[in-house]
Amino acid sequence: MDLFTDIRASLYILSLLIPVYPLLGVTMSCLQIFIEDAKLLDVTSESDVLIAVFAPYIHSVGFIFLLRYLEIKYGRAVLRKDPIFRISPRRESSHQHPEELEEEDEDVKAERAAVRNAIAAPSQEEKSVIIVSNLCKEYKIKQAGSVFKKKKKMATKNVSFCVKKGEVLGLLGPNGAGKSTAMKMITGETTLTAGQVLMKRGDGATSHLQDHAPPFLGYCPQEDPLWPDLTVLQHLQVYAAMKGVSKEDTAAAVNRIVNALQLQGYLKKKPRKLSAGITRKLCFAVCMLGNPAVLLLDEPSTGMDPNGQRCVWKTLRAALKTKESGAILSTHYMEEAEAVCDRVAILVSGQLRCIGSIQYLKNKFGKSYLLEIKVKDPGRADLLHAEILRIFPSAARQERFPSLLVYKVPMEDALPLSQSFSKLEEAKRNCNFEDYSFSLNTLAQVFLELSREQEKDNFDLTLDGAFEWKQLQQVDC
Ligand SMILES: Nc1ncnc2c1ncn2[C@@H]1O[C@H](COP(=O)(O)OP(=O)(O)OP(=O)(O)O)[C@@H](O)[C@H]1O
Repeated sequence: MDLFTDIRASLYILSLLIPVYPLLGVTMSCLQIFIEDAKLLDVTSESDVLIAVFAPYIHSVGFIFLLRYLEIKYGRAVLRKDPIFRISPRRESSHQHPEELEEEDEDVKAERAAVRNAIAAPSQEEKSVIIVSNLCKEYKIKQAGSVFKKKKKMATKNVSFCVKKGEVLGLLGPNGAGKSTAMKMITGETTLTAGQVLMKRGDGATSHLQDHAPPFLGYCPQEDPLWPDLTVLQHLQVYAAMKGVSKEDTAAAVNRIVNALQLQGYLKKKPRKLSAGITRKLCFAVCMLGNPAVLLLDEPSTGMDPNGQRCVWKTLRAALKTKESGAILSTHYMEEAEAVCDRVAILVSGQLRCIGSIQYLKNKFGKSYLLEIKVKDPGRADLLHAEILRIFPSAARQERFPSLLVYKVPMEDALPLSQSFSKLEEAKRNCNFEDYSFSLNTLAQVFLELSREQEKDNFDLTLDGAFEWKQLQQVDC
């Protein structure tokens, strides 16, 4: 009995600290009041029940003061709007009207301003087929070394751009830069964490993303959206029907795209019998059916041979001739970007790093020449390296493969060009290398340069303990 009384006393003391105890206390006390041998146990009284009932009120006052004290001490904002339930405003809403990021390039800022104008002034909006404003996507990913802890990752950060009628906007960026995520948000396949997407419908009206499955949209996703049991021809017929092509027009529409992409020999085949390149051609073909006003192409020509790629480029450019539609093309092929795109946007670590015409980007980042040397005898590469440094003292080695050396040569080091070429010819004779090219910065160089920023970001994350990643060895002279 003594032991029981001691436990009860301890529980009472605990009840001052544990908010769930009063409920338990009331139950126990009621039990003890109403059971027959309550007197025998001699452990409860009505006053105990009263204390148990009022304890929550005492708790709430105590805890409110404690919470206030902790908020003041640790600097968290005191929630004035909701002091009782203390539900924070949704975190996403902080992205709804994000500020410009501090270190954005001029062209990115200008594009952001153009997007703001296009949304604010309907006459400007008319000229665009796609307007993407402050697109944000946040994923929660498992933190390394913890089963429960999740880490937030921004796949796209405040990305804004617009695509004008008749324009192909190239979306470039290293793997994981956020291109597919951006595409998926534009189509509505992935929900937006924040931002806004407006698209021009075929009938001239502007549609919000919420109006899903629009026939005015031609989307070629990275993963092939094909049925294993339908033939190529059946795919084209089904998609034509889905895109609203009338029965009478279907044959002509299918014929046109089949001829343009040289798919005649594959019409009766099922996807599993097709090569990767032909499968991608079919995906591109179904996306082009029905003359969509908005084209979203996520690496459409991956795996195609050069002839197939050219067919895709020609078909795409022909579709935009009327200047009523526009396209976003995500690609890893610089040649494709140069051949098809009117402007290029480069994403790095989810952020729009630069946007403009290819020539603009080359001029912007092209403060140097690119020297590529094909080496005959890899054993003499060090000798050759010393010779290159003698000719161009500020040259920086970018990449080193057994038979290829790549250098970035600052412009001032290489002028006049006539002298540079004669020195290179002399080095070619002395060091016996096979061939060389000396050119202005290419789009590939611009791309590689910007990709290094993402490698650095990933490296920083590794230091943070989040990712396993090995930094590529960067060789500088
Ligand atoms: N469902 C998901 N859950 C968590 N993280 C994701 C998810 N989808 C994408 N990510 C992350 O978002 C980032 C952007 O991925 P995304 O696929 O958009 O890149 P990408 O530029 O299209 O790459 P690639 O060129 O390889 O196609 C990556 O770091 C990726 O790991």
